[in-house]
Amino acid sequence: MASLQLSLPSTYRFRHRPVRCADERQTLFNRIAPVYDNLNDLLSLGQHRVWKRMAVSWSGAKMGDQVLDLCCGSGDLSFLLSEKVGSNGKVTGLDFSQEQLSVASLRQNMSLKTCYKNIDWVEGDALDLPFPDGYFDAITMGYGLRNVVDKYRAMQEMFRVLKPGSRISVLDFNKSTQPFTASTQEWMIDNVVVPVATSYGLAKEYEYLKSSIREFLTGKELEKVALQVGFSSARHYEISGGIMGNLVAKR
Ligand SMILES: C/C(=C\Cc1cc(O)c2ccccc2c1O)CCC[C@H](C)CCC[C@H](C)CCCC(C)C
Ligand SMILES: C[S@@+](CC[C@H](N)C(=O)[O-])C[C@H]1O[C@@H](n2cnc3c(N)ncnc32)[C@H](O)[C@@H]1O
Repeated sequence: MASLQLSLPSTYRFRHRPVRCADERQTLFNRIAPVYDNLNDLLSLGQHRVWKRMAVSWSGAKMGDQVLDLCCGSGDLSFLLSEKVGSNGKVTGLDFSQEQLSVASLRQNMSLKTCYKNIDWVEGDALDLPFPDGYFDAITMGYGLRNVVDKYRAMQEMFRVLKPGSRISVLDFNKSTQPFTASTQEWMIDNVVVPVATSYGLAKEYEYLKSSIREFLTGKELEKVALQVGFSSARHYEISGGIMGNLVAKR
C-alpha cells in the first residue's frame, strides 16, 4: 500500500490515549480496510452510495465551504463533499484508522478528478478534534457515531467545531423500534452479511455490526442527545424502510 502523506494541523496531537475498546475498533477498521468498499457495494447492492449522497445533501454543504467528514474511513462522503464545495472549498476527512486513511489517500491520488485536491486527510480522534471552535460550515459522519465509544462526547465535539447556523448530517444503521424492521435487519446480518464476510475471513468483524446496532441509540434518542448538547434543532429521518437512518441537526 502506498505510503500515506498526511497533512496534520500544526496543533495536531493525541491529547489522550483512546480507551482499550476504541483500540479494538481501531484494529477492526484497520483489518477490514482492504475489502471495506467492495463489501459495502456487494452487501448493500450499491445502495449505500444512495444513502451517502442523501447524507451529504442533508449537510447543506455548498460551493466554497470548509467542511468536515468525521470518521471518513475510505473517503466515500469526503469525495462527495469535495464535488459539493468545489476547488474554492476545503474538505477535511478525519479518522483514527491509518489503513482506512491509506485507502482514502490512494483513491484520491488515483482519481482523475482535479477537485479531489481540495481534500486533506487527518489522523485523529472524533472525541478530541484538533480543530478550533466554530470552524466548519458543515459536518458529515457516515457510519461513525455507532462506532465511537462515547456518542455524547462525539456530538459535543461536532457542536463545538461547527459554525452557528450550520448543520451536521449523521448517517448510520437505524436502531428501529419496530420489531419487524429490527428482526429483518438482524436476519440480513446473520444470514447474508456475516456468511459473505466469513468467506473473507472477517466473520468476527461483521458480527460486531449486530451488537453495535443493539447498543446504538434510537432516532428519537439521537434527536434528544443533539438538543441536550446544544443544537437548536434535530430531526432523524428513517430511510430504506427503517434499515438506515440519518440525523440532521442545526447549531
Ligand atoms: C455502508 C454500510 C455500512 C458501513 C459499515 C459500518 C460499520 O459500522 C461496520 C462495522 C464492522 C464491519 C463493517 C462495517 C460497515 O461496512 C451499509 C451497507 C453495508 C452493510 C455491511 C450491509 C448491510 C445490509 C443491510 C442489513 C440490508 C441492506 C438491504 C439493501 C436495501 C439491499
Ligand atoms: C464504518 S466506517 C465509516 C467510514 C465512512 N464514513 C463510510 O461512510 O463508509 C467507521 C469509521 O469510523 C472510524 N472511527 C471509529 N471511531 C473513531 C474515533 N474515535 N475517531 C476517529 N475515527 C473513528 C473507523 O476507523 C472507521 O474508519
